[in-house]
Amino acid sequence: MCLDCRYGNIFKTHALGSPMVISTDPEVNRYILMNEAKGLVPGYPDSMKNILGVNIAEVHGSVHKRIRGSLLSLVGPVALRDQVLPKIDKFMRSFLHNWDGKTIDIQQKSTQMAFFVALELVVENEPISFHESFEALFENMFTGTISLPIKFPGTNYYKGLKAREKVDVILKMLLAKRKASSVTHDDNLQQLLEHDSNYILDDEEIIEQIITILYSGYETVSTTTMMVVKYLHDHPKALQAVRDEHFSIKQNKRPEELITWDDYKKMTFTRAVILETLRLANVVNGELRRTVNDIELNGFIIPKGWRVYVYTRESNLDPFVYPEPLTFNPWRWLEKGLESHSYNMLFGAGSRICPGKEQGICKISLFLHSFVTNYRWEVVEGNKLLTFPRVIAPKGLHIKVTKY
Ligand code: HEM
Repeated sequence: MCLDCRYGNIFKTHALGSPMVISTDPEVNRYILMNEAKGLVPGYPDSMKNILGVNIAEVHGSVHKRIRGSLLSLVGPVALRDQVLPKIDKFMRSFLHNWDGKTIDIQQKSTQMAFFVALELVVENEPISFHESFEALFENMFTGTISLPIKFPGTNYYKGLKAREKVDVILKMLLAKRKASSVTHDDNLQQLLEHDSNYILDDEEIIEQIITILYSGYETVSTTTMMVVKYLHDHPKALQAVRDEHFSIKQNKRPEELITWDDYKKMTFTRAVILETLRLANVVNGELRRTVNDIELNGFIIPKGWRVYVYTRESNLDPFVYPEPLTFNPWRWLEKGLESHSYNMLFGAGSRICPGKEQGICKISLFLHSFVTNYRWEVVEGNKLLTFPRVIAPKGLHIKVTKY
């Protein structure tokens, strides 16, 4: 990457087809995320835009408010508390029920978990064949969004565009089936189709919402789950503390009794482990914005049409906020105020702050509830793990699972 000028923690370069300013300064980063109204709108790459369509990142102002409001009513904390949480627990119990004695690739399992649980919440009770064919298409779509936008048969981008066309066909058929039926469902699609809901969306917007939900909670939840499993394996004291927390919740319940909101709220150390994992193994290195008019930032003018990369990875390792920043220390998050510290932008900030934060943390927590109370595990030798620029185990992360 060519850096042709540099002012402290702000650099200028050229990337994704336009001049780009990169900021690693937490104050400036927060300012950018808090000030979309000044003309700093999301500026994600063309491959993402072209495959995902007119999704939430592509709308601003009042349209963004309406689309975000609708999303929050589906994936936000109130829906989680009142409707979604027991469904997640039910899913995790069944997903994890027969792992005893197996060597599994936890990267692959976490990916399936994140996708299937999200799909079940969006459209319940569809046959397994539907889930599997949708999963394959979705994987192509996802890979296309993080590829160079070269539209040529055989490229990942091309496959992503084709997969998106097929996903559209499937979702349109599903919508037509639901509209023609009098059976009601307890899922996101039913809520999106209800005309007495606060947010009336047309069919195109409903399809975008479904894709947004599936896409946003995919790599974020799956990779974090994989990394939590890895960190807990490597830190037995933390694993013991997580186990104690989950057994103390479990011992007060009958085996078939599902986790409640109150139980989930007691999982404070588990939450700390998830936040510490996100801090050290960043699934999201930062946010991309583009200027829709000239903007003054830290005394400099950024012209209209430039991109701005809010690079938050560095502030996650700030030794003043996180002493011994490279050490995995979940206990630090039990300190009051750290989660709400202004330098903590693990879930973004401002009007785009992640609406699925609580749902994402809950999915990982309930996965762990079933996992640590039923199994112990050993990481098989020889797995390679990369944490930059993406968190990925290129050949999988294999673990040997036995009954606890
Ligand atoms: C560990 C889990 C997760 C992490 C680390 C995470 C992180 C983030 C971050 C950093 C942003 C800000 C993006 C920006 O400002 O451009 C964001 C936005 C978003 N997230 Fe999440 N996320 C997670 C889980 C989820 C889940 C489970 C869902 C949905 C069920 C979700 C839905 C969204 C949506 C729709 C946005 C866009 C909001 C907007 O533009 O108004 N996320 N997330």
